[in-house]
Amino acid sequence: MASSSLSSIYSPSSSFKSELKSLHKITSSHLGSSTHSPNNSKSRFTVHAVAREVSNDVVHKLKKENVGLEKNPNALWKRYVDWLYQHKELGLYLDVSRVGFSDEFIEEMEPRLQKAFKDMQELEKGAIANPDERRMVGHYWLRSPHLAPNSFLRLQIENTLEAVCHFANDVVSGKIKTPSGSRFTQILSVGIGGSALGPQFVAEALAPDNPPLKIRFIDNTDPAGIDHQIAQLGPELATTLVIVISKSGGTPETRNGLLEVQKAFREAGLIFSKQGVAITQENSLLDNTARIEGWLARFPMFDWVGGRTSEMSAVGLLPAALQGIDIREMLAGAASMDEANRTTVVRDNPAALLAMCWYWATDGVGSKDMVVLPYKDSLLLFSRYLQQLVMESLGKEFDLDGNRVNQGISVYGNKGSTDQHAYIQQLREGVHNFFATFIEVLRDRPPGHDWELEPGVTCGDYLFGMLQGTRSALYSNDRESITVTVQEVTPRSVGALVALYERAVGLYASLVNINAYHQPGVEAGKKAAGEVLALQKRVLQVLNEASCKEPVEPLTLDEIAHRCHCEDDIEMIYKIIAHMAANDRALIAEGSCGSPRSIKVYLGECNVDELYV
Ligand SMILES: O=P(O)(O)OC[C@H]1O[C@H](O)[C@H](O)[C@@H](O)[C@@H]1O
Repeated sequence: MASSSLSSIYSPSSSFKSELKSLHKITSSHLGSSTHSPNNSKSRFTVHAVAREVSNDVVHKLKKENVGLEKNPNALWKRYVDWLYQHKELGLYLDVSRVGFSDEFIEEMEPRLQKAFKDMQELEKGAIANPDERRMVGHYWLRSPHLAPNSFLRLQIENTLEAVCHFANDVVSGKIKTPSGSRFTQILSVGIGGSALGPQFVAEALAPDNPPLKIRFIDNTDPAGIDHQIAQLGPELATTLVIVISKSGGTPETRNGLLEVQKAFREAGLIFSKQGVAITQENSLLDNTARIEGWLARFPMFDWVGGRTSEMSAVGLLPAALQGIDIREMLAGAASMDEANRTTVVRDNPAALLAMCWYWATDGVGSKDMVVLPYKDSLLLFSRYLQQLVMESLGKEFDLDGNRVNQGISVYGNKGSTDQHAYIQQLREGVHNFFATFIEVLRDRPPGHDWELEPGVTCGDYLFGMLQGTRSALYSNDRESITVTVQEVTPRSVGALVALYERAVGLYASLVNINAYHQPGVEAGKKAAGEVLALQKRVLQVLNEASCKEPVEPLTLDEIAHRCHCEDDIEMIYKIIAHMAANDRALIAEGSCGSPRSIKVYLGECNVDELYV
């Protein structure tokens, strides 16, 4: 769609072009030598680091050359028309005209995007695209089972979808009832991360005003938050279907949520297993628990579907179907978008356009944040959903060659025009550390429901005007933006949006040479949490031993740390004791003597905390 006149607007001076070519030569020569010197890891590391610097340098140079963004209205209109991506069947448009990439950049990125397309083709054929966990990556097969690499996987996908639809229909129709013979009226989803964010986004986006079952979420191990959800259910706990979602089946927060809910069921005189559903990998701890306890239903998750890309698996489909959302439409929208993203013509590939824009805007190193601004209340949680999809996929310390790259793109945002009254001031005039992504929804209200709140103007016109005004105001101050437009928020358009961003993340990961499908950093946090709890047990033991002495033996923090053999953890020991004291915890363990006794814990010379033991 670009014409030669466009390249004249963006073509840098000829001297820069020759410089670009020499930079390119340096990159390719380095890359060439590095691939043939596997043993010489240091030089390989250095070479790659240099190559990455050089390629980023190319982006910087192109940007330096490309001072300021195009402001001529005619040229901008031409750029808009030339670059507008339209998926007619989905009614989805992608406008990248307000991102200032140049023709040279496009040229520079073409071979890299072609490689990304090849990586994606191999991934969809069943390659081990998650090398660190030696797994396939199969979320695209969930909406196109015929693409699965073998009939076993295809049948697993098809059978699970059938089982989800069948079960949801039986619950909604009342064929499956609660133990007391009533219909189920509520869903309580217990899960975290990818086992919550997709279902939460879709519920907010698509749940009807009066769904057959209303959903609420426990997505944290916060006792007060859990109490709040259970209190809000009240007597409706008796007609609540509890869906416990955990791919691994062992996530502590989810396990705690389950135990807390089961306690609430016991206290209400209800039988949890008759109202419990598990969605997890077969033979996981959760799956075996549900099987042994005879829960109402169990649905499988597959190791080749990541948590953050599981919305089109039972994780997202079952909660959505129970709310009366057309999940086959959601799958169809995703499949259509997937098909559109299989072209190797960059300009016709919306996911590739997004990935290319992200690379330009963030220099391929995450130098700017992605601000996500849906101008539609129902898409409020899209940015939270994208935070995990983008940041847990791209936020990686090492690339596939072992180079330390600390990659990623930070994502934040809520909705417009609301956010214009919060932080748009900084976006417009403050630190220039972001690019915006507007999500535009053309249909303001269902047909026949609109009215003019002033002559010729509706409420939706204001929303439209605010989006366009913000886009213009940012651009006039050289703030770049992307706009994704859908006709309305439907299962099909939501499925398409999910698929668009899943694919863009995958392509971008290829561009920056990282594994988008594992999450090693999360394990570190989980391990550290386990160590805190283990230390807490040791502190308890020491305090209880001291409390059994006559008279009670006062202890200093140093002594406690010494007796725990953890002198280096004195600060954590203080925090553990302070947290327990704040919760009036009688620090009692097995073998303690008599009723709770107070013990003085000296926090240094001057402070004294009275603790109950
Ligand atoms: O679904 P689960 O196995 O319980 O995992 C829930 C979440 O745990 C971790 O935070 C992972 O990094 C996420 O990708 C995952 O979605």
